[in-house]
Amino acid sequence: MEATLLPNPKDTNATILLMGLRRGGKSSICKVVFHNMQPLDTLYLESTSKPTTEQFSSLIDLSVMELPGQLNYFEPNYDSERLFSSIGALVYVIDSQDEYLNALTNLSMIIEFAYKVNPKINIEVLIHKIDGLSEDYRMDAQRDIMQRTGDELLDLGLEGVQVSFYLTSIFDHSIYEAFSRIVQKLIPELPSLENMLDNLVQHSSIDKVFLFDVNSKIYVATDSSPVDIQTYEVCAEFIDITIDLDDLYVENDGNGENKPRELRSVSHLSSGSILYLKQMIRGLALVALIKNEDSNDNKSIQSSASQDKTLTIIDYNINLFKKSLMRMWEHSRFVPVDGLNTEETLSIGKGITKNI
Ligand SMILES: Nc1nc2c(ncn2[C@@H]2O[C@H](COP(=O)(O)OP(=O)(O)OP(=O)(O)O)[C@@H](O)[C@H]2O)c(=O)[nH]1
Repeated sequence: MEATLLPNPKDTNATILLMGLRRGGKSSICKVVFHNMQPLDTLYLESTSKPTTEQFSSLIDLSVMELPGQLNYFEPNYDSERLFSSIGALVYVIDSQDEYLNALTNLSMIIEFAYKVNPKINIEVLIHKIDGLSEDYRMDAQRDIMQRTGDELLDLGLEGVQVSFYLTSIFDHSIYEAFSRIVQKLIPELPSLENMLDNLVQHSSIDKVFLFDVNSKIYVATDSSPVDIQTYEVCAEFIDITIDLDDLYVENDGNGENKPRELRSVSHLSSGSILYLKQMIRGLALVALIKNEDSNDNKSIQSSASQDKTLTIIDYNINLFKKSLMRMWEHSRFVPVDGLNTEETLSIGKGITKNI
């Protein structure tokens, strides 16, 4: 029997494989993150019966491949070995509102197989649908899932495998935060990008800066200061506002044709801080929150003069950043990231790490 039923991930693409039991939320995640579907509309999604692939072109070309929970990939007619050997990340979705012991057994079996075929694979677990759980119960569920996964992997002799856990829901920004971290691990240029963003922050009175993929609102890089979810939300929403306003004021060259132009937007918040957006390359936008240096100063003329000066410096520095990004992109070629998974740890999303 020919074993070709699974899609073949393109060699040049970083592929994320989305797996999990039925009704866990895989299709909903894809629809919300990559197709801007409203979370409530996912209630009516039908169960997926065939593997599906989303192409997602950003700084790197990504494929997100969803494998329906109802199929058994370890039957001989699925060429799972070829599939697992070529993917960058395995994302396993666990429904935290449901009984999850079967999911954990399934997860361990998949990790065992995936790790054997591809020891460089990043293994990411989404403890999903946490919107229905109280704060305490979320923490308990996370602790329990991590503990049980760790125990199962130890039993299988896989103590060297690193697994990252994220608490997620499609009803808030946690799913974007998780996907951002997952995608970032697949970008070989990430350390250089972060360095460049740190440099920008240091020289431009910027509080926080994100390099966003405009369509999905995944951030492919940020500076090294911690991500505060409210800042992320404000910056992500600023992209939508900017695009909506830009659609209203599209320039017309007189022949009825729209001129392509570089998007730049600045918004002064009531706190005195400034939101700044500038279009970059390959569907990316840089969004920065600029701190208010004159917060105690009532002299608005002086304040606006100093803000103008700050913006001039920021414009200059961000143009330099964009040029560096273009150069980096011209010289880069996607190469799968070398395995990060050498420590005996379970690292939880948001930077907590637990030894097993
Ligand atoms: N409360 C809550 N419900 C969710 C969330 N994500 C998905 N759901 C719901 O979970 C149900 C199943 O979602 P699907 O996306 O179809 O699940 P799936 O994993 O693709 O299922 P299969 O196609 O059968 O493999 C839907 O009714 C979604 O609305 C979430 O974050 N919170």
